Amino acid sequence: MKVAVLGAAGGIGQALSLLLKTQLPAGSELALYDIAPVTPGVAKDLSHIPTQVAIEGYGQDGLNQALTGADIVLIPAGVPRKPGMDRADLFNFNAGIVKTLVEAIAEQCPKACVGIITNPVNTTVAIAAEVLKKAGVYDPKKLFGVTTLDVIRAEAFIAEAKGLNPEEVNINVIGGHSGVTILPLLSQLGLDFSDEEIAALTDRIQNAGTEVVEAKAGGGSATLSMGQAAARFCLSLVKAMQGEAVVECAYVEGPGEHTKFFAQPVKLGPEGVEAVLPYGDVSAFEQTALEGMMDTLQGDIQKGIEFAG
Ligand SMILES: NC(=O)c1ccc[n+]([C@@H]2O[C@H](COP(=O)([O-])OP(=O)(O)OC[C@H]3O[C@@H](n4cnc5c(N)ncnc54)[C@H](O)[C@@H]3O)[C@@H](O)[C@H]2O)c1
Ligand SMILES: O=C(O)C[C@H](O)C(=O)O
Repeated sequence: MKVAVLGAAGGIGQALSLLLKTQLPAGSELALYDIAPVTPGVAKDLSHIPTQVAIEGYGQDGLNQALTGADIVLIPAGVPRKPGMDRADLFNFNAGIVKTLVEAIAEQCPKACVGIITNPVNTTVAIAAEVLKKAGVYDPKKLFGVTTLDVIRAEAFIAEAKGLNPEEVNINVIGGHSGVTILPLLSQLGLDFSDEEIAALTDRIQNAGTEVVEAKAGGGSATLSMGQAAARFCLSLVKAMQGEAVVECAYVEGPGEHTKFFAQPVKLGPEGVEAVLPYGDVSAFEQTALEGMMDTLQGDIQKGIEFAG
């Protein structure tokens, strides 16, 4: 199993690479690529951790080498938000970065599973799909927007509110990855919430990214929790590729019941998406929120299609 991380020297990239170096199965390979000159040094640093995961760092000219033979490619390359910005404000910086990196994936490892972390995820996944389509190698089963951070935040906040063990909370978070497009299905948990609690928890989960951006006060956005979220997603994918049935929520091209790309539970398998699963019953509050997100999500997706089309 070879995993490539593009943007590996950044805040997310370094945390993610550390977790993968220590948690990928023995015999795996980890390829770190970033345009930052420090990248080979990050790989050297991690190589001193005694695990059976081989690690190699690639600078500016090493993208093709990093991608050769990759089974999974994770992309946290790009610019993070500062206070006052929306994720959509990152489009002008990050759309071109994702397009260039996915063009290289289409050439070097067209059969790899690709997890897009770079914001705005609602749009960058659509860009990636168009690029792969143009190259004639698009397989919707292998392209994911990584929305696992919304899931782990929901687990943390619900456990905190209800005095539960966060490791025992499992929740579907559906839609997309920005503001109103993030919808945690709290009604499915069988927990006793008041209407006020539901509204407050939903709002906190939807705006948790902004909570971190403001707390970091210009120093970036979530990196450590995102590293953990991306590692969880990647390790689930690795398990699934090795034959174990695993379900994670992710932003994928599914049956198109709502929008072309939509986050919902996905059964992962050896080829990536094995089945996009129904997200189950929703409450009246959630149904209203679902309907309310559609224009935003649709607009975000269209922007990506037009950019890369
Ligand atoms: N999906 C999510 O839930 C989620 C969560 C947090 C952050 N993000 C997004 O992830 C991205 C990265 O965030 P970060 O905090 O790690 O930022 P960062 O600035 O710490 O790191 C980004 C890295 O990308 C590298 N980079 C830039 N252009 C590149 C290119 N063309 N090829 C390879 N590497 C390149 C930079 O050199 C840098 O090392 C941002 O767009 C952020 O909004 C997404
Ligand atoms: O909020 C951001 O800009 C980063 C990320 O999407 C997050 O949810 O933390």
